[in-house]
Amino acid sequence: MSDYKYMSGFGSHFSSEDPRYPNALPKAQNTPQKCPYGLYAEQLSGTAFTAPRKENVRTWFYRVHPSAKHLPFQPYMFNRYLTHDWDEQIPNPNQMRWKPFDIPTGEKKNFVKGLHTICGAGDIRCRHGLAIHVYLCNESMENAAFYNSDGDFLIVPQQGVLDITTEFGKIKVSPNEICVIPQGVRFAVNVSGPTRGYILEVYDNHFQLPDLGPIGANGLANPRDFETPVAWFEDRNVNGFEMISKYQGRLFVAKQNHSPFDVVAWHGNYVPYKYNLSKFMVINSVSYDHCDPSIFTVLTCPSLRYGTAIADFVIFPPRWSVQEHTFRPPYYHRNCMSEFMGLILGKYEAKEDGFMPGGATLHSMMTPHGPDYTCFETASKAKLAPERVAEGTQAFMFESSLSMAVTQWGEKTCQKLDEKYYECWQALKNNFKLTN
Ligand SMILES: O=C(O)Cc1cc(O)ccc1O
Ligand SMILES: [Fe+2]
Repeated sequence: MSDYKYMSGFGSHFSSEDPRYPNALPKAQNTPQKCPYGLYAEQLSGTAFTAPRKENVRTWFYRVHPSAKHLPFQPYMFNRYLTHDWDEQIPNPNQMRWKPFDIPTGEKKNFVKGLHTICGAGDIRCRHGLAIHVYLCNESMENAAFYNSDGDFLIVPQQGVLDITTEFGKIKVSPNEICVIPQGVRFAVNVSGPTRGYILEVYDNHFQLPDLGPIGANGLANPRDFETPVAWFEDRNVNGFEMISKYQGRLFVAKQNHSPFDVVAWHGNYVPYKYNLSKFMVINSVSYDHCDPSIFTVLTCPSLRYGTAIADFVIFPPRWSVQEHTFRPPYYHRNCMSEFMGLILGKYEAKEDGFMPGGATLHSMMTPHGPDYTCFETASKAKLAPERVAEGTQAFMFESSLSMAVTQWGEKTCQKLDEKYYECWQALKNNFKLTN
């Protein structure tokens, strides 16, 4: 359990002061001539100044140094596998499955050095698209911080706890929890041991809770279960603190002589947050048939096309399965969306073999997929009774309306692509009978 304190809510307007410095937030205005305790006021905008009020997000920081105090950015040369070049490989429409990605053992790598892009689509400069990365690391970031100028990160830890210091305060995120670090927010990741997880990066928009329609006012991921850190700061001079920025898909580093985690107080509605996936209120069919997996949407990044996401973050949580006269596992299908899946814990119901925690699958646009032979045979003969499914497991999907390309690292360099994946469907029999 985490020892850090959080504030509960999603989309709320929060105010927080480091308790060591009461009244650090200016009263009744944002930019007083002199801020309390001699702090600097700085705004972080997450939407255009002119965005409609219901979407408008920004935060006011009251900090020891303004962020502008740094030396010029230079290219950062310590990561070869973070990319937004979607033309590295020729397109590959095959069903793809990756064995668990290797966490470095001998070599020391921190979160930033350990970022590897698997697939993505879109144009980073036009702020349209997404990228899917894995982080594979074993070392904390020392006197270094990172921010993404290109979009938001939704981070899904699979192995190892992420102890994240942000400008807003500290967040601890364990496997089966997720966190969102919005565009521009500076953070540093501490780890203890081998650490692995997945990242969904979106360029277009911030993540939102899905509309609930006839479900009503409650359910799925409830707003009160999202947690935002409380203000924490350090006033620390550091010779050569590294501020690393992902900007237009490339990494740059600027040196500065102070810790950027020097925000004594802040207020606003543009914030990082975490969410424990075990709090998801699962809604599903209690009569017959298999619901589409959108019923398990935790967060969505909408596109301009109504109801169609740049990316949805969907989970497959432990639940009761009760449908009558129904083939209960996922159906066979072809989708006009791309489906990237990862596994945090246990096994995934449609494929008990081969898809392992820390691995992944990609079923691209219109690529047919569904239950493997064993799953089909078992589930079509099973005696149907109320049953717990997915107990002790957690699979998830990043589902996108964009057609994603796999990177060279994803298809070749990582050497984790399972060439035999297609075999899991080959034993499916012709069960056709002339009479029923
Ligand atoms: O392909 C998958 O395993 C994900 C998925 C799950 C489900 O229950 C229905 C459709 C679907 O794409
Ligand atoms: Fe699917």
